[in-house]
Amino acid sequence: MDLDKLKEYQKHIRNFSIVAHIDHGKSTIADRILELTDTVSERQMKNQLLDDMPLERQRGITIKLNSVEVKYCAKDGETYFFHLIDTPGHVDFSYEVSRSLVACEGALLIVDASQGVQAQTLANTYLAMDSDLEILPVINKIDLPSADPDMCKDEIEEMLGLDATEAVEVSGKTGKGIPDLLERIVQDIPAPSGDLKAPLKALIFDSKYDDYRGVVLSVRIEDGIVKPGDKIRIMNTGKDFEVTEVGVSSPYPVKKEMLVAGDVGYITANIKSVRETRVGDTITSSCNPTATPLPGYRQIPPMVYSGMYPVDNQKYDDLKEALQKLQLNDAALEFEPETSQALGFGFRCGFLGLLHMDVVQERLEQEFGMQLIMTAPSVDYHAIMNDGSVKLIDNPSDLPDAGEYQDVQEPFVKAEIMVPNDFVGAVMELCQKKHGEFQTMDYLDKFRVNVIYKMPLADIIYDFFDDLKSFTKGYASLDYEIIGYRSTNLVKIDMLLNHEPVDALSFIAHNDEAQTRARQMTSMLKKLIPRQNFEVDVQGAIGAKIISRATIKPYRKDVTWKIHTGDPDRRAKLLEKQRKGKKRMKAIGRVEVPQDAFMAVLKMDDDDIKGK
Ligand SMILES: Nc1nc2c(ncn2[C@@H]2O[C@H](COP(=O)(O)OP(=O)(O)OP(=O)(O)O)[C@@H](O)[C@H]2O)c(=O)[nH]1
Repeated sequence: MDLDKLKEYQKHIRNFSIVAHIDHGKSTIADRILELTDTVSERQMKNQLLDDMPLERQRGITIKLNSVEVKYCAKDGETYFFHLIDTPGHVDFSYEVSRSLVACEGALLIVDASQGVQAQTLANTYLAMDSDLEILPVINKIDLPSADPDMCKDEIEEMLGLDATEAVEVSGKTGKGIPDLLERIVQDIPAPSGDLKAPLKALIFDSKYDDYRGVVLSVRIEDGIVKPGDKIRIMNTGKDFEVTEVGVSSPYPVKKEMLVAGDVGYITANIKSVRETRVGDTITSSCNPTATPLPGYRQIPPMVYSGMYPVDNQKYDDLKEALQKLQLNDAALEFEPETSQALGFGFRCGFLGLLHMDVVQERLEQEFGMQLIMTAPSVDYHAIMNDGSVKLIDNPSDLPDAGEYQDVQEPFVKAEIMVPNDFVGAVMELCQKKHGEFQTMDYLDKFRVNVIYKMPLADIIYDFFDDLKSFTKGYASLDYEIIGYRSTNLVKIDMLLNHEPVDALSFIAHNDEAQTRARQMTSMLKKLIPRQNFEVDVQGAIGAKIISRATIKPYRKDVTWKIHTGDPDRRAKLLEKQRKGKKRMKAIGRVEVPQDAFMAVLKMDDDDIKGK
């Protein structure tokens, strides 16, 4: 092995992430870079190429970080190896961003020229600064008539404290400015330093499960070299494996002879069990291990919890395996077994937000073929028990009976909302409605204001984001952080079907709204639960006190009544459709309850807003 050659190669590596506020154009710029460097052929090129997960393509958003190697022949005549990591913009996935930043020396900070600096631009810049990255500001969408690159530069300087005089102006859509951007990446982003002769030290920053190759680890090599045949050790578990393949994504897997200090690529090593590695772990050489592992990642605590149950109780083990495999690729997902009287055996899962929860549910259904019933999401409450101890309540049905605890507290956040002047009134109205307490309001420039509220996390999580968008015609952006727990006079409301409490339908609400919400929930359940062939009583209760009630009249639905007897095909199809629809139902006692009913708590909030 020629060390000088490897050192020369190392000098030609540029590792960088692309970060931005949601929709400012990261994936589009990544596409243009792939195109201009002939990384993908014209035939292979499709929009947002790095968003390769079916769900990302359906939703048009980036969910997962994605790394790719790009070879760029620069004006100085040398070939450079870019390891580019595209990251998600949505606040729920900022954990993906922070993970990818640790693998890089630089970050392209993309700012939409017509929108300027937004909440996630700020949040992501701080993450990049925390990782000591060289930040290269890039102003995108300069083709738009409303683009104002000078305003953007001022904002970048004033709000982010970065020098924007040299910011690159580009259009991801037309490709204008992208050649300059490539040159600037070579000049401004430092090459990695790392000791090629030291023992192997590599950080696992992502991983996924592949049916054929086992676990595929995305790694950043800090020191040393790794190649097929090497014996490696996962430092945190102490397990040893033999490397079967190393390579890079380009964006399709391309095998390499070796990965060296400074490289970003993948390793496979016949790792079959998903329990054997974790994102954030350090890999070293089994024969010549390094003394200390890399710092790894801080585990981010979930913000929302929901119960996840297989529709078919026999599928519990399949769900467990699917969750384990998914967790490999989604380190922020947490789960533990849970039993519900109503729904049977399932899992209590923790998510970073509702979008994250949706994504996990859809991935389990699409990628693992699971059929699931999810309960309404809940935040993590604190019950202060009579003896002073604190009980964590991530499932409303676990809240003890009144009398056993002194107080229930809920998580509060500091919410920062950036909004044009004209919408300040609308934002305040919305925040007030969501139990917000006004803190301060700072003028960012002549046109925009940063409004700060303290409010319950539960109110932010459910549908605040969508409401904020509709109240401000999409102009507001939001960032929030948890600041602690507070007492807010909360009570648990149980829902009863035929006088039996259904644990999976319990929810926690503010006392002053309890009655209204119980009534709404009761009428919602009346609407959602199909008529059965016997009468069903629906009731809402606080402890033994019934606060709302409704009755579902008996009725036997015959889906085939419209069809003449001579049309057996159509009849069979309709019956099949009815049977499929039923799959997403759970029999509780004798009552068939559809998935929608378990999410009705969320819908209640929607109606609340619409009915205002
Ligand atoms: N006019 C114009 N539109 C652009 C440009 N770049 C991106 N867009 C559009 O902006 C939208 C968002 O682009 P994406 O590349 O998906 O943005 P993103 O930042 O990757 O989004 P997330 O990953 O979901 O945060 C898409 O509809 C793009 O077509 C540009 O330079 N000009």
